[in-house]
Amino acid sequence: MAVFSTLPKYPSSPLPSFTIFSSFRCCATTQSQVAVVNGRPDTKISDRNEIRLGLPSKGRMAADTLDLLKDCQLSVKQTNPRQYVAEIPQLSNLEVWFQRPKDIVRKLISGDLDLGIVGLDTFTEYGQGNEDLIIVHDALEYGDCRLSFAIPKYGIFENINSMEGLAQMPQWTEEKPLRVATGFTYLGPKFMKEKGVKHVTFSTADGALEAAPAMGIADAILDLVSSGTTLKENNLKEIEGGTVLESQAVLVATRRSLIQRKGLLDTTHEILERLEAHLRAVGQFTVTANMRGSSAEEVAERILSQTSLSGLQGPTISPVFGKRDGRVSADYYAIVICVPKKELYKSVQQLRAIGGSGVLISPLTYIFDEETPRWRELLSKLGL
Ligand SMILES: Nc1ncnc2c1ncn2[C@@H]1O[C@H](COP(=O)(O)OP(=O)(O)OP(=O)(O)O)[C@@H](O)[C@H]1O
Ligand SMILES: O=P(O)(O)OC[C@H]1O[C@H](OP(=O)(O)OP(=O)(O)O)[C@H](O)[C@@H]1O
Ligand SMILES: [Mg+2]
Repeated sequence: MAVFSTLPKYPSSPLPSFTIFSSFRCCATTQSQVAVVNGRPDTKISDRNEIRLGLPSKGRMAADTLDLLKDCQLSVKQTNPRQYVAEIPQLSNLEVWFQRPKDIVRKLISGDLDLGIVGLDTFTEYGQGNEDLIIVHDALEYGDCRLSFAIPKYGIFENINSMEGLAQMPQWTEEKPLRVATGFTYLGPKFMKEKGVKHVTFSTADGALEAAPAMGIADAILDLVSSGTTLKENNLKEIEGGTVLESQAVLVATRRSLIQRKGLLDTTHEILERLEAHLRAVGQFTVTANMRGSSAEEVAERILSQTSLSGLQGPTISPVFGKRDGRVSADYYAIVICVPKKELYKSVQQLRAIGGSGVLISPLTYIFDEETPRWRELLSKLGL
């Protein structure tokens, strides 16, 4: 018997769904929950001309989202922090609406937003497999965390280190099931079913779930983990096979809006291009150096013999002209390459080893490729 309840002393969940569900039948129940929570079951898009982008209004995703957009030259202009609507002057006909991440997903489903930026965890939990939802960019490189199952390090769990071990514990029976505290009431039961844990009950709360085992309210928790500090400080541990998903910020949209809303596809293309160009560039430096050589080809040979110096498509090499004995000649060549930040020092060493001097390092702002790979993917997902 899987039972949902709300943990005592905590505010109750906004979802009106925590009645008693029979063992793992919640998937069917949550389907109907979608209809209630997300509303508007019609498939026609709402009658408005503006494109709407939902951004997190609070929490740890809010500031990072605005920073990312700013770095892509898409600064959000908000006249007052308590105002929930704003604009991005570079994108005409677009309204930004600040919402709680879970509401962004709900409002995408209901058609009240067209695009949104949220964590993959929120998207998966509140999207509940809705086929109209599409991930446009799956790796915005912030908000990294994982949704993980955790149990106490002590007591009956001392020697349990895997989901398999947990599922086989004789303690869990119909009368005395494993009690899991989680805010992920869609993904939690789904995951436990997949892992073959038969007797489970779920309780929910809005935060500080890590306290539930020590308070005697739950045996285990399913929550977001980033550094692992909160688990450690509460004497809890993750176990093998216990990660439900790895999450980071994602750009999402609905199929319906992308196909039907005028101008949305072009706006999405522009946002995607800027995001991809910026995110590709942040991991790289531009390196310029001078190298003595007899020809551009000979310098290129030396550079391409080093694994860390091949650049994006290969080195750009130009002659550096000087005057010697009254004659203009090119004894030096200037080379320009892109180098991953992680490999910077190795690259400088390799450059020096092949005669490079005057090595200059500068940050890269954008790398626009011939084509945005995710744009191709999006078009193919839309059947266009
Ligand atoms: N510890 C963390 N480290 C990194 N990212 C996290 C962490 N916790 C959550 N996130 C990511 O940030 C998103 C927003 O989490 P956050 O706790 O800031 O807001 P919230 O859950 O909407 O608000 P609240 O916790 O107040 O209800 C999560 O959905 C997740 O993607
Ligand atoms: O692994 P860590 O780096 O310690 O982070 C994990 C904690 O961060 C989140 O909580 P948050 O800070 O959002 O507080 P909340 O419980 O009030 O939502 C999450 O729910 C964990 O409790
Ligand atoms: Mg939180």
